[in-house]
Amino acid sequence: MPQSTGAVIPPNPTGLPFDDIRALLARMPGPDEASAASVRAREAELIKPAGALGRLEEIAEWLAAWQRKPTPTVDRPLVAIFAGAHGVAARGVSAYPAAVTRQMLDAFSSGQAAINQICGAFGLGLKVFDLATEKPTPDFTEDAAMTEAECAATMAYGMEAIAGGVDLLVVGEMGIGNTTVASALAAALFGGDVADWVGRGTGVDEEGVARKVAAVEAALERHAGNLDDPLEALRRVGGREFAAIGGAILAARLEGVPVVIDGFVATAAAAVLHAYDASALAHCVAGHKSAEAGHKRLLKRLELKPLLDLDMRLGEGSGGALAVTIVKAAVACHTGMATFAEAAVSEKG
Ligand SMILES: O=C(O)c1ccc[n+]([C@@H]2O[C@H](COP(=O)([O-])O)[C@@H](O)[C@H]2O)c1
Ligand SMILES: Cc1cc2nc[nH]c2cc1C
Repeated sequence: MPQSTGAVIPPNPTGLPFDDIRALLARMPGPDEASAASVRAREAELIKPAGALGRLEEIAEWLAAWQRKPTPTVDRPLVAIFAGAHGVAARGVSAYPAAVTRQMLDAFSSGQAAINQICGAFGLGLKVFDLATEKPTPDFTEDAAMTEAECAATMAYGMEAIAGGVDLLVVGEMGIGNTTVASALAAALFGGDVADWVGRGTGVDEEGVARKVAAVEAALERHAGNLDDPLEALRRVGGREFAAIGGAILAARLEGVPVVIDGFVATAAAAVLHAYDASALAHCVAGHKSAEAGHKRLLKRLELKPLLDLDMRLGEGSGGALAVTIVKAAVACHTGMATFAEAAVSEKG
């Protein structure tokens, strides 16, 4: 274990802002069973062997259940990229300089990034949320990343992602150093060996991995005894994009918007809600399995089965955005296929 020089930071005395978040978490609706049943009934009539569309059938049913309507749609899909800056990036935990985060925000604005191409190719909306990237959060090995007020306010800002009639939300992120933050959160929430939650991120070498492990261990030590509450873990060893993603997923649940989660980082943010309430991610699907070590473990822990596995490790919502194509295909088949009766195709003998 690395040596920590300072004392354990005491709990935040300002109790109020998280109470508002907790109140929302306490009133998360369940799925609309009638809409799900309606999809199941129609699936049974469509011209295909029963169950032959596999997960596409499950997706159509899941979408209807959480959109709370019998005929699901993917007419207004949106990719939300939440960008944060992290004090821990100064510890040599990324293969790229911290300045890349703001440079990539410019690239997103001018349509130069991978996510712009994917959104353009498949007609997905894209919104980028700059979460005060000019002011990195404190290095979490030394201090809490956020105050309670800041963390709650950032969650509230993330809720904006579903404004304007979105019917499917992809949560993605950008933030140099944030795979270290994701590993710290995962280790705080689920325990286990720190090394099992740490991977190469943007491509660090063995020494980089060792620095990441050391940073996570130092953070866990610094905040020891104060990580049992998932929201406390989020504000101490998380970061702004993690808080905003949590808020976006929660708002989506409340407003009937299903969610596609992108890679390791976005999944670690989602894990905070899951640790708070194991049913909190029922309206979410994992878009893909990232090549980042730890993502597979995290997905398993959250009982999420990724739609794609393309060895991607980019972030910026890219794997989630690609998975929307599968969801769109599920809806197209469900709504556009003929029934056995309509097409005069013989049913099972
Ligand atoms: O989410 C993932 O699966 C993922 C895996 C590797 C890298 N990333 C992206 O790369 C950045 C973080 O990597 P790093 O090495 O700076 O911690 C951040 O901008 C993420 O979007 C994302
Ligand atoms: C160039 C670059 C682009 C990214 N997009 C998401 N994370 C990223 C990290 C880097 C380094």
